[in-house]
Amino acid sequence: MYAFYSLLIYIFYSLFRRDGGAAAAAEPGDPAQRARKPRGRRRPDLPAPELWTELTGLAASSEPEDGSEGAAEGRAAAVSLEEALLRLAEFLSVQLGAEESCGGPADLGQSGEVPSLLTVTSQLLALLAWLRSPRGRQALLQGTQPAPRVRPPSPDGSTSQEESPSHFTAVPGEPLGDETQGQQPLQLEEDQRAWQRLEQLILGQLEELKQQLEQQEEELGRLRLGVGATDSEKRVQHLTLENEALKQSLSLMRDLLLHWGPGPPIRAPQEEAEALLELQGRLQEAQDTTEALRAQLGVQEVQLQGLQGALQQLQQETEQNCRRELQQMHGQLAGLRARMASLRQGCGDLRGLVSTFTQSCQGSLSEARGQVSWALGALSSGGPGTQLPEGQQGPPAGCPGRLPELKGNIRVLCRLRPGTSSSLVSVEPGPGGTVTTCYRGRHRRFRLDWVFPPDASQEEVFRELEPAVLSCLRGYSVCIFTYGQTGTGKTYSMEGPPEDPGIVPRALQSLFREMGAGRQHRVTLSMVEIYNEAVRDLLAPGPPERLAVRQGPEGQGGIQVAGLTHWDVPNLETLHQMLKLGRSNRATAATAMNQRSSRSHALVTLTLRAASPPRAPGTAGTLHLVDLAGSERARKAGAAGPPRGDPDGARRLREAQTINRSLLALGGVMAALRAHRPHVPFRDSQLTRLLQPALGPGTTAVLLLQVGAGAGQVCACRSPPTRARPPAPLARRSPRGRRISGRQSAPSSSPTEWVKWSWGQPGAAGSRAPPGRLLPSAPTLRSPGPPAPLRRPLAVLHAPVPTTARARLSRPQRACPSSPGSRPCPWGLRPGLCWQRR
Ligand SMILES: Nc1ncnc2c1ncn2[C@@H]1O[C@H](COP(=O)(O)OP(=O)(O)OP(=O)(O)O)[C@@H](O)[C@H]1O
Repeated sequence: MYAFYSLLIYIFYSLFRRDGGAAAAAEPGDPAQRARKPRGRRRPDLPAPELWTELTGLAASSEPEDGSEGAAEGRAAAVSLEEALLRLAEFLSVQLGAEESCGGPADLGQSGEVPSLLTVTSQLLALLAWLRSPRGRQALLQGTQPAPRVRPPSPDGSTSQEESPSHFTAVPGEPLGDETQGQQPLQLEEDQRAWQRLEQLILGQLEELKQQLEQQEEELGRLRLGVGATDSEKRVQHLTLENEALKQSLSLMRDLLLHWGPGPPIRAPQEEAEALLELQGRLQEAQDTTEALRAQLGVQEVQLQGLQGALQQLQQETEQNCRRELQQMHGQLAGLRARMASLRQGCGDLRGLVSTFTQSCQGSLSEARGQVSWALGALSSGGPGTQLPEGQQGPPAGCPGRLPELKGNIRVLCRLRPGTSSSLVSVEPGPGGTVTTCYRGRHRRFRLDWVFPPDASQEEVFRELEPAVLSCLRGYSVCIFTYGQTGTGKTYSMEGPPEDPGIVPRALQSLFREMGAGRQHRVTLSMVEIYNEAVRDLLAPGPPERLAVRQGPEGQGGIQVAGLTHWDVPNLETLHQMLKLGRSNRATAATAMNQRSSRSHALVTLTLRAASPPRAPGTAGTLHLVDLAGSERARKAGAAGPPRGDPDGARRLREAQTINRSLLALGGVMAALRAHRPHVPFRDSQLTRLLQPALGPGTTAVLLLQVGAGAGQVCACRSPPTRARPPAPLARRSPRGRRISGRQSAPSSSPTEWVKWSWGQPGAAGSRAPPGRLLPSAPTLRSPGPPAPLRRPLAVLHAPVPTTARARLSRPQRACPSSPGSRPCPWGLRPGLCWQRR
């Protein structure tokens, strides 16, 4: 723009002074030529040199010959005119050359010059129109200074306009000198032709510029469409520049109009007014576009603010989520650390237990060695009356002390029920006897601590157990329990009929006899049953309730049964009365295998606490007498496949499953004890949990295996086994029995196999009920009437009489439809339940 303005101003200045062209022509090769040479991009057809030549020629032709002042001014003006024309040529060539060479959209900075080109074009057109006008030609020919300020007024007040006519003689109608009158037409004609050529050149160039401007307009429109909303700011900037250019052009036009003095010609003002109107229209259009773009920009700014708000909200949510997850992770980490600390503590406890267990084993081992040496010394001395040195005193008379322990902590005895067929089971009775079984055609022989033949009496059985029973008086813990299939005589061996009492009555009698009249021990009795994995107190004063079995506090040892009553027993008679009462409360029922089948495990616990602690390891001995429920197959027990809707059959089935499960758990415990595994699964059943104190270290367990054989369970193989199969199952059940383990040659069998073997034994029910025949589920009573109420035990113990017993006995009798002959139920139980409790 500067070039254009400089050009215009100086063109007018030069033309009207008529001195710049001559000076410029005097130095044609200088700065313009030098400046034009390096412009390689200048188009060859650019009319700038020609225009220069024409302009300089025109100026030279009209330059006055005389006037040193004018020459000086011409030299000074020639430089400015040359620079102006050069900048104009460069401007046009650069703009046009760049657009042509690139062929693509120019950047916005360059496109911002397009309005300047248009302005240049319009102004050049206006200049040409003025030059072609008579006034312009007259001004050119006369060389009149258009603006008084170009030449300041003279000191006498005359204007330059008054003086100017004397400088030029080209005003038509004025008289000329003689010498110049002949040359004036020729000069005018030459000037006219030069101007015509100049006009043609300029018009051609302007036409070309017009076309290029139109192309730029199209390109600009395309760019405006292509830029889109995202470049709105740039477009606004572009339009602002365009507006500024138009404003400058407009102000320049106004200045020119004012500058060109009085009374513009009729035609030029109209054109200028049209151009002005056009420019104003374009300006208005640009302003409208600017406003529209600003409105659009405002909308976009609003959208941008919304997006920024959403982004900020999203960032906040993400931050909150991260913090929440971080807190959760911290919580989990803290939990893991706490768990790790707990595990470390548990690991430390386990290490302590292992250490304690090791020390205990070592102590037991040393104690066993001492007892072995004592026993050997006693045997070699020739009798119990031999006096031993102090500190090696043996057990008192009738108390064999640790002899049972020497025989093994877990001893397995076997008793065959009468009626056992020799064709089914072969037996080698006596100590270290064997029992050969046949199950599904497979023979197995088991070697046991003692095998009682079918004709063995109750006295013989108890005689073998008596040392273990009496060791309780020295503070040892002894557990005697019977195991076997239902109906094989477990209850018979434990309880026995009154005329031939079993182990329990004999043990109690032996204990009380041993204690003597002095009663140096305090006897405490408790009795529980485990029915369907529910522990119930058989001697509870109130109604039997399910008791909770839990681990006792550390240091107080063992298992604790919450709410279990412990009765002090003053004498044997009271003890028998209480046992009778407890047995009467035990759950029994009739099955296909046993008319009076025990449906629960009964545990009788006697605690013998010495008044003055002897030299025994413990201060209190414990005797556990356990009558296990019989293992049975549901099918054989009549519990499998009960008719639909038969509650008794379903109950039998559930009882059988629970019994078998608990017996299986007992087998697992025994196997773990035998294998000295670090973990013994005492918690697998309530039975093993209750027996845990009786099976732990330092205890003696005696297992009386009851075996029966009936005709209903015929073994396919009747011939005796040619090769003795090792008695694995039972041998496994005597894990710490030295005698048994020393002779064990049977392949190992799992506890499950042991139970299977027991199931496969010939049952005793065949003698009372045909095999496979389901007995009616009518309730059967073990005793003909209600048990006699306790006479004295509670009164002797200064304890309240159990209300349950009295309440049970005083219940009104109701008719029991299941009873034979619809007799009234003697216990007042509701129909269908009178069989469950006696
Ligand atoms: N050695 C034996 N001498 C005489 N009779 C016996 C002998 N063993 C068992 N009996 C008789 O066998 C029947 C069943 O005995 P018992 O009730 O003791 O079996 P059980 O194994 O306790 O059965 P359950 O597990 O179902 O309670 C009883 O009538 C009992 O008198």
